Amino acid sequence: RGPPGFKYGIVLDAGSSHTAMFIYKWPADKENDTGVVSEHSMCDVEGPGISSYSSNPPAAGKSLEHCLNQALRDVPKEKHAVTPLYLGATAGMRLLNIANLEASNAVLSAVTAMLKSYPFDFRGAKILSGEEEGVFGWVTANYLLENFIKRGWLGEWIQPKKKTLGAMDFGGASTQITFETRDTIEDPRNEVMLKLYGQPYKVYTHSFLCYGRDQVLKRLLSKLLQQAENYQATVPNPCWPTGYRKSLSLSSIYDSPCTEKERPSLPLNTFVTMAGTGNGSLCALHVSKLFNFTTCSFSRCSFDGIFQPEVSGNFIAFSAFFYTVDFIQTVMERPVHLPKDLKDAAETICATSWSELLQKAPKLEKRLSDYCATSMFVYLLTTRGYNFNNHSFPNIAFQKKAGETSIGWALGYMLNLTNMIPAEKPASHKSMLYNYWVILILLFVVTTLIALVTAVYLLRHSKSSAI
Ligand SMILES: Nc1ccn([C@@H]2O[C@H](COP(=O)(O)OP(=O)(O)O)[C@@H](O)[C@H]2O)c(=O)n1
Ligand SMILES: [Ca+2]
Repeated sequence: RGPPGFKYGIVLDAGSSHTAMFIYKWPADKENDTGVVSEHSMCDVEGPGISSYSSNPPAAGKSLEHCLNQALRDVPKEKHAVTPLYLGATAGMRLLNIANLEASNAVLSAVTAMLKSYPFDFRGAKILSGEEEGVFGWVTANYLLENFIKRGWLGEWIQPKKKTLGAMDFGGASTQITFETRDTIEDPRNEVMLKLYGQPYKVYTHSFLCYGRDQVLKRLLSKLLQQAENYQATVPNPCWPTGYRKSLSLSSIYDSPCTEKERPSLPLNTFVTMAGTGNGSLCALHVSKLFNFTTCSFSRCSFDGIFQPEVSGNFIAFSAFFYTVDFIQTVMERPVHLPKDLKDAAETICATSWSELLQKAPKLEKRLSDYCATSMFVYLLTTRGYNFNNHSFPNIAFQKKAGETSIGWALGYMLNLTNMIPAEKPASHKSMLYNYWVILILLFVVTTLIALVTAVYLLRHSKSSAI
């Protein structure tokens, strides 16, 4: 028999804005270790997220073909049949499920049919709950950083004294915050008790639907339109840079359950023109209207009446949190340490004209006009929403990867469904044996050394006494 080799697993992350396929790999003989699963390869699906195919579901299935064909090449042929394949859809499909249940089922059936036609071990396509999305992101980050359990150098299991890392995910249609806490979780809907490797964890999690980047932008446009009296005239947008103007159809703003209650009584094929005025403080005012900071029936809340204990420990902020802060750091060349840095950077972006922004980052044209609003939103969400302050804000690492592996819910989802994270501490028979061998060898070496030293000493002693 040859060496045990590798095992593989595939997860399709069907996000609201796009689908990504991740292929994971791990040594077959180390299933229950931590940090051993890594990203073997990935693939970005061309086109929008699967929820955008509501009027043509088969096309959602078709869109996955290119990446699935890549998976056929990336996973060794003899492993295809034993490679689990999952598809998890997030807030885009959660919204479609609310807006049009039939369309959402049709899209899920179409992707299921496509995935079934491949030789992998297909184990289902489903919509994750916001809670699952938050918790699996937290599991991924802490698994990769080996915060749950670790093998010592003798092969024994060590429960690290390290604290776990909180996780913040900013998607296109929802945003999640998840962290371990010792405080009472006043709303049971936000509490998840986990037992991983024999260790219990009390985790707080909440997913805010309609607080993902793209839905926030739609909600903001809707708020600005509410202000405007006349749709025929150009509507000012303080969150867009000066020199930027665009004509928008009402349908592009009001096609979502996140804005439908604010829908004006005009036909959805009406077009309005908006022009940027690049006014940071006015933009902040409008963005802050997207949150409800006043009502709370618990001892404390983040916003919208949602309970949240005080944030504690270090955090990792990935997906659009990372993209936003990365833009501030690399394009605007500004550091982000304190909340004030983020606020100042957002204001600077808002005050930068369209031509100047284009000059700085021509490749990012598609999203360039939205960084002012997005940065302002991230500032308000983290400070007034989640209540990070000067002391706790620097504990947030804005990062999209740990080593070579992307941070997101996908890995944690697969680890859970393949039972790779046991509830109990794994038995360490093999490693104990290994342990004893090391001790025995050490004893042998030490005894030999002592014997040698004594022999040399005695020899010298007898020589010197002979003279
Ligand atoms: N380079 C990039 C890539 C994605 N993004 C945004 O990141 C978000 C990713 O959301 P997603 O597709 O995972 O959506 P969810 O289903 O997780 O809510 C979208 O708003 C993208 O536009 C970005 O800001 N910069
Ligand atoms: Ca996502």
